[in-house]
Amino acid sequence: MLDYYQALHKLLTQTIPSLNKKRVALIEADHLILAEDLTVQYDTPFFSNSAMDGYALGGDIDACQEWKIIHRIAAGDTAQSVFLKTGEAARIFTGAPIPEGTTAIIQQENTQVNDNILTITSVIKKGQNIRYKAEELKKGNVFLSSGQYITPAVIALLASQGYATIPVFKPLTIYVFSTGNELLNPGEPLTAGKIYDANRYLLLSWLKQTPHHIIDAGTLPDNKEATEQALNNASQKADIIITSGGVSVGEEDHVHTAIAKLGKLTLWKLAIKPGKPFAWGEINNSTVFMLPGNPVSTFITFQQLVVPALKRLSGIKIEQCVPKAIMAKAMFSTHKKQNRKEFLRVQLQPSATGMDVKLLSHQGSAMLSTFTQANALAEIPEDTLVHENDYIKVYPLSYNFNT
Ligand SMILES: Nc1nc2c(c(=O)[nH]1)N[C@H]1C(S)=C(S)[C@@H](COP(=O)(O)OP(=O)(O)OC[C@H]3O[C@@H](n4cnc5c(N)ncnc54)[C@H](O)[C@@H]3O)O[C@H]1N2
Ligand code: MOO
Repeated sequence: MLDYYQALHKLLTQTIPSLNKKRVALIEADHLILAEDLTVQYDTPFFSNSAMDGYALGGDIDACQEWKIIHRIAAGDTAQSVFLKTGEAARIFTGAPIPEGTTAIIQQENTQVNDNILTITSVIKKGQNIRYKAEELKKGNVFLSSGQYITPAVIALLASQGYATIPVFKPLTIYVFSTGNELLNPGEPLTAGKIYDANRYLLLSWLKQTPHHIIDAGTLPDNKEATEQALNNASQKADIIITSGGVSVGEEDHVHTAIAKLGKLTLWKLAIKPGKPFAWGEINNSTVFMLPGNPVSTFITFQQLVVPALKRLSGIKIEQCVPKAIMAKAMFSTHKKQNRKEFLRVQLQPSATGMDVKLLSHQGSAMLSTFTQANALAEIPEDTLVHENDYIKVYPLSYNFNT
């Protein structure tokens, strides 16, 4: 059985995005993925300007004790016809273009003005409070590369560069199935032997945070022919199919066997707890992620494996797809070594020295309620005991695709 890291590496390197592009208005681009490298259209700053409300001082500033104020320049003005010589100053405001000949800007709190003559009450250095043309971005350089996830910060930067529309990857179509004769939808009366479907609701609500087209494909019965037919039909339209349940070894588990028969089963079973029967494959041109049915196994394999792979398939750069972990101090110890890498639901709490990790009770793989108190998953390596105060690897839970 593959280890978690081997499986993650395989998923990230072998799920090759094959994406179409489209142009969208900048304001519609949040959560999408940039589809081309973009270059700086305008030097930033576009013109040298003042970082403070104050006075622009001309020429040799060390040679003067006082300056004559000869101009006034506000943001939005041009300073084209203005030139400052030694001993001359201009009243200037934050963001206003500096006149030629400016050596430094003195902020107004450090000045005195009498009869249009300026004296300063602090030391001043050459270049102080000047934001120089192109000091941040130079025209023609690539400033955002293809595969960049578009956050509000990226939108602001694109707006500042005058981009009204941008090239993005087209969203994917994702089908979500549950499997199992025991499943009912909330709202239906609960009867003997049945349970309510939790996994499809988990996956649908989580996937809604992405820009993709999400199709609620309903529940598959524990039936070989019906499973094969539904997966085959879905693969005609879906880029990605996600199922939960029916991937273990029982004779009612038909999902991975259907994929192996009709397509290709690339991976089945990992040395992780929970989530061991996780499977990944393809049918026609659809990538299929098959999650184990226990709700906690569904959650953990989705967060730790499918979200990274989905990011990659969405076109995000590989290094931005790897789940982020921090090291934090365990406030608990474990007493039994596991032969699989274990993911435990924990609470990360700030402490004087960093972050502490508190273990939550009720860790069974059917025990969904623990997730509402958990804000992270702790990774316990195989054949390892955790002792109190050990530093362990912890993955903060996140429901969006940006982190
Ligand atoms: N003989 C063995 N039995 C099992 C093994 C094994 O290795 N040998 N593995 C166990 C592990 S680990 C897991 S995890 C489960 C996974 O099994 P399946 O993926 O086949 O899932 P199901 O059998 O269909 O369901 C398991 C469990 O989860 C409940 N379930 C399923 N779907 C949903 C849903 N949408 N919402 C809420 N709950 C769901 C289902 O009723 C079962 O209780 O197999 C172990 N068995
Ligand atoms: O994935 Mo299973 O029991 O390891 O929950």
